[in-house]
Amino acid sequence: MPQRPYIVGNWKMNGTRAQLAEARAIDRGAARHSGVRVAIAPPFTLISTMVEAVQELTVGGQDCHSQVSGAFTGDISAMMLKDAGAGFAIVGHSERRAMHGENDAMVQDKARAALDAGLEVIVCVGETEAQRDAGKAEQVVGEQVEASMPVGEGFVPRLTLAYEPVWAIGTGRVAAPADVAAMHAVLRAKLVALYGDEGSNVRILYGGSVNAGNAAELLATPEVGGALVGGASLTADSFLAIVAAAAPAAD
Ligand SMILES: O=C[C@H](O)COP(=O)(O)O
Repeated sequence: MPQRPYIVGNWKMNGTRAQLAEARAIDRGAARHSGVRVAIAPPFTLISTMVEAVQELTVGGQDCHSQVSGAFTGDISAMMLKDAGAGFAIVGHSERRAMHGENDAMVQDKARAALDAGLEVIVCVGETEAQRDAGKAEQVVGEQVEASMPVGEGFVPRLTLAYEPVWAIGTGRVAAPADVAAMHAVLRAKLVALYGDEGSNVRILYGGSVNAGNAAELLATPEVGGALVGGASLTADSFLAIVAAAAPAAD
């Protein structure tokens, strides 16, 4: 059964309570596109208030710790996200990998923690520009998938994989649809190798400079089940244009 396209906004370290007006507007717009699943991952500080402010959107966290609780100053556990009303956690974003030293094993531990807490999880992978220039993009990303994705009974329905080439994030340099298609085909094969037939059901998102102008072409690319959107998710106008581009003709 084909899945609804999944459009996820990652607000990164942006947004105060004033920004909830945008979330409400996105929520109203999402209600007009029932054929698309729409989500936002705001900063931790906004999760519980956003959950109360919206009806259609799924609200999630941008990261979580691998432990449930303890002496981890500044960190947030998956259980805390769940308690705040979150429905999912993003783990392994390249900004976490690059700026917080997170490796594949840590990402997998975080993903397991999110699943254990009852959350869905979006695991991010992606190559750097140097790795792509060296012809190693598919190898690097394939290895990230094998080492970052958690494998276990009942996990698949709550797993999403996001392919975000690092060089396309926040740069305006979107990956060519043919390159996205090639990479997503590799990722699908990896998922089937990891999960068997169920691996065909894991949704794969593209992320990296998705905007209203390029969303339709990217979302029509084979094996692209949605988008993980940074900058263009911060305002209702730009984010809803992407949601509209994802909407099936019938919705
Ligand atoms: O999580 C989102 C990605 O990092 C993409 O960010 P961007 O849309 O601003 O390029």
